[in-house]
Amino acid sequence: MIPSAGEFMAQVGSAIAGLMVAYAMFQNYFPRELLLPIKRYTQKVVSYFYPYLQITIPEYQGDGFERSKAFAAVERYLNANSTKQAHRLQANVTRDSETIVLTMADREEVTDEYKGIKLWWASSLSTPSQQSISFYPREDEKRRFRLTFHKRYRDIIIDNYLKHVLDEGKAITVKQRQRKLFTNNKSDSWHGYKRRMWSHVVFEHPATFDTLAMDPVKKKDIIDDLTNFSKSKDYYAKVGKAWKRGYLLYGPPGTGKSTMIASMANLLKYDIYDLELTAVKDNSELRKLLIDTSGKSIIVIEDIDCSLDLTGQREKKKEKEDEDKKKDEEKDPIKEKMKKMEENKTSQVTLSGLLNFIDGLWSACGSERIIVFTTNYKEKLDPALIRRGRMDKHIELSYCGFEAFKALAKNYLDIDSHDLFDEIRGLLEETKITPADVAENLMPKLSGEDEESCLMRLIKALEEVKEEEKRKVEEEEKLKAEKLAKEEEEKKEKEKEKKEEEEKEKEKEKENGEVIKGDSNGTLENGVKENGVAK
Ligand SMILES: Nc1ncnc2c1ncn2[C@@H]1O[C@H](COP(=O)(O)OP(=O)(O)OP(=O)(O)O)[C@@H](O)[C@H]1O
Ligand SMILES: [Mg+2]
Repeated sequence: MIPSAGEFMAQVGSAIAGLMVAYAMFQNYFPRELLLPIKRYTQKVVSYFYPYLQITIPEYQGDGFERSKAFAAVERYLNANSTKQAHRLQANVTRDSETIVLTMADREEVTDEYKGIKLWWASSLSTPSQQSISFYPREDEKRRFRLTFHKRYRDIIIDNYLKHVLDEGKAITVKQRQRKLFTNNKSDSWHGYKRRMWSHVVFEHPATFDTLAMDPVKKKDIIDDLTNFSKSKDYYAKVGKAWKRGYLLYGPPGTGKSTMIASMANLLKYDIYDLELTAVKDNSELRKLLIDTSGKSIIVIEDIDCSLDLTGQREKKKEKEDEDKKKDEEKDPIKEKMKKMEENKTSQVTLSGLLNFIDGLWSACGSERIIVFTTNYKEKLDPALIRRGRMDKHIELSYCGFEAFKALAKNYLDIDSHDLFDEIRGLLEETKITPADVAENLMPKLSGEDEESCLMRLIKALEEVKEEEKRKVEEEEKLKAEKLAKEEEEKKEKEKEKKEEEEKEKEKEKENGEVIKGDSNGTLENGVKENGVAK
């Protein structure tokens, strides 16, 4: 069998290595003065016959247990670019995912070309010379990739080609990796040998922007914004900004805020860190948690208005409540103690702590991150939190409009139009219904249920909502009228009471006036009498 170019070179290489050993023995017995010129000469001869350089990339480096990132990147790169040439392939399951990666089998060789330069990649496997028992499979088999190229291209290969391979490999890894959904652990479990700040599960949410129902113009704007962000590494570096972007999603419950976050992650292929602020004790814990997040991720804080006292109004309300409570607690030491215990339990993360991470000096730790806050009540949030730079884009997710309905109908029933659409359009304009409710009604409940009955169910639901809203409005008006009538009555009552009071006052005054008058006469009479008696 004719050996391939790489095999041939490997054979030449090992022959030269043999010669070197012989030479090492030989130089022990040879006069030192003659060694130097011979050495120079041999090197020239060797490089004349073997003008190639070899670079090896082992799977594990040094004593580290971690698989070399360079090896993984090369593996992915070769898998994508060159495995078509290989005759023997090997299937590997990556450690943190369940995807199968095909790589060339051991001692297989492929060629690659870079700017017209031909290169050879070979994979090799070395088994240990002596038998050993080991927990780690890697100790038994040491895999490596070997790159061979003409030494004339040394600079371009080392400076450019290797970087290109690593970058491409990393990009492929990101594209293929299984994405994760993280959630923060309580700080009690941060210590010990199993310490972990974040726990994760595989992120498999099926929502995408295609299935998200909202105004198409608005949707396109968001998609453009996101893709532009993910490609703007150089731009952010140029303008001196940390590579991150903040989104605020607000709107009533069931309008698709969480669904949008999942769609964002699926669009950009990012991980999600779902940060539960109430489980974070204080600002320093928050900082540690956020530093521990990786790049290419979305950090989510849902229902920010409920998680913390980050809202202006609440702060004031709380102060007032505290004042009231203080008065009671001064008298009751047990209550005071209970309150202290309660305080220790709840989160002490402050607005400034959060802002410092989003926008302060700490924000530059890690890059390519999106921070998303969601809330049902935007107006409740402190303006400092949502100013541009912190929350760069504010997205309102609202009740279902006709465009959103059309997207849902396409998604759930696979229809673009129907005779009932006009009726639905009219009803949607008059009612406030969430996309979640529309989706629920559109979903076929029985197998084989046709679109018409689904649409009819939606119409019925919409009419019910309309009726309900009408009833509510009427009830509110009735209550208002009752309240007004009551107020009017009370007013009248008060006026009546006031009048009666005034009349009573007047009568009293009148009586008093007569008494005073009578009294003065009496005294006078008495005085006369007394005087008379005295006289
Ligand atoms: N715009 C939408 N497009 C498609 N589906 C939607 C949309 N809005 C809601 N849904 C559906 O309704 C359900 C609830 O939506 P979601 O959890 O995203 O609401 P939310 O705005 O996060 O609500 P909350 O404020 O209560 O957290 C989802 O399962 C989703 O299928
Ligand atoms: Mg939600």
